[in-house]
Amino acid sequence: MEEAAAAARLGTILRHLCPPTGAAALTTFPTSAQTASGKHPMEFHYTLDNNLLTPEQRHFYDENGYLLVKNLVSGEDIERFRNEFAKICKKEVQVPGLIIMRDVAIAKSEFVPDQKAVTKIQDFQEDEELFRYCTLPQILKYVECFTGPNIMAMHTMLINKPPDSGKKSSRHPMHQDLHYFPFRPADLIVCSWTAMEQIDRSNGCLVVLPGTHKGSLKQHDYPDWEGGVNKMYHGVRDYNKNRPRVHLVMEKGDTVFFHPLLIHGSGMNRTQGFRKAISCHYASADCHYIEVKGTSQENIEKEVVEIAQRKYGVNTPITLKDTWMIRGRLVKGERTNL
Ligand SMILES: CCCC(=O)SCCNC(=O)CCNC(=O)[C@H](O)C(C)(C)COP(=O)(O)OP(=O)(O)OC[C@H]1O[C@@H](n2cnc3c(N)ncnc32)[C@H](O)[C@@H]1OP(=O)(O)O
Ligand SMILES: Nc1ncnc2c1ncn2[C@@H]1O[C@H](COP(=O)(O)OP(=O)(O)OP(=O)(O)O)[C@@H](O)[C@H]1O
Ligand SMILES: O=C(O)CCC(=O)C(=O)O
Ligand SMILES: [Fe+2]
Ligand SMILES: [Mg+2]
Repeated sequence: MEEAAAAARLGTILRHLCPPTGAAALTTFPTSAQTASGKHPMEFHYTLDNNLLTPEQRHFYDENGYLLVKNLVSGEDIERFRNEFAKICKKEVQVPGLIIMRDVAIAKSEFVPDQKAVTKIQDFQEDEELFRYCTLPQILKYVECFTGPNIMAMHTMLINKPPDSGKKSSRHPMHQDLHYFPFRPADLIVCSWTAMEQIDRSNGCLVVLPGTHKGSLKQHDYPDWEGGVNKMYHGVRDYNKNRPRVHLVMEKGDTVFFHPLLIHGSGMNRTQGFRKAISCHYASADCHYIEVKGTSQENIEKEVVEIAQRKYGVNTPITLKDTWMIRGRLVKGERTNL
């Protein structure tokens, strides 16, 4: 059983994290802690303890599948990421392996070498300046609570949500990031997503369905949107539209950590500014790759492999796994499996 295996892995990692001699020694999984009142012991299923998360934060993540941390990345760092992004858009720096995506509404229009043409960049693992985001100690300290000590940065993005063209294509449909990942267990994967400016409903904040990380991976397809949908922006085919939606209003530097099964998306950008966020998906290096043939992930494998073959100029058969093995970078501990 996947859950049992995940629990066993977390148990193993936990023992590494907290050797029995340590002050914070914990020996079993799920772990226990006292509530603030000290009365009720709580069991946690989705996080490890490295003396960073409070019992309240661990409880919140267990219940909701995300955790918002205020003011985690400094204004200076964000400024540096902005500058590097601008340089990339102006083609002042070339980054091997980088994917530059333009909004579907302008994808076929004439190219403008400016960030106004770019919706997001992906796979910046070879850009030293942007990749610094993925190695920030204060982020990794949180990440370790979800992944354990062997940490791989698997997927990197800087999202530059453009002002909506009027076609609503600036929206990101509701989805689960696990749809894109051929590795498991899901509980040892976490996304960190940092607001590079004030982000709210006006410029298209993240929208989450709390608690959906407890469900399974759903079938994803292109949504049936009249104004067009960006390449690979698959959405969950059916989800409960009556579930409460939470809009994550964030200030510059605030960071949300979320589970790869959490259903989330982002709204339209109704402002004239380009809404920026930087993110990295981390996984425990102890995760293992899975075969996605015959599963709901087969459709995304086909698209990713087609793009990768074009990008790397190969026509030999490659798999979704290959594309991730190439992109993943160790940021802490040991590269064991991934
Ligand atoms: C946790 C993970 C969550 C996610 O990753 S969600 C989103 C995943 N998104 C991605 O992986 C990014 C996918 N995008 C890409 O790979 C590239 O932008 C893409 C689509 C291959 C285009 O890149 P290039 O080939 O360099 O661009 P190009 O200007 O030469 O265009 C080639 C053909 O693609 C089309 N295109 C470009 N951007 C698009 C877009 N945003 N949506 C839909 N179609 C798009 C473009 O019109 C062109 O088509 P045609 O060949 O003229 O028919
Ligand atoms: N009609 C719809 N069908 C399916 N998904 C939608 C629909 N409208 C919005 N969404 C999705 O819900 C999320 C929020 O989008 P939306 O554009 O409605 O913004 P919002 O944050 O709800 O803002 P507001 O409600 O203030 O307009 C996005 O993931 C979006 O793709
Ligand atoms: O920044 C956003 O709008 C959300 C992006 C996202 O969820 C994704 O690319 O997987
Ligand atoms: Fe996502
Ligand atoms: Mg709405």
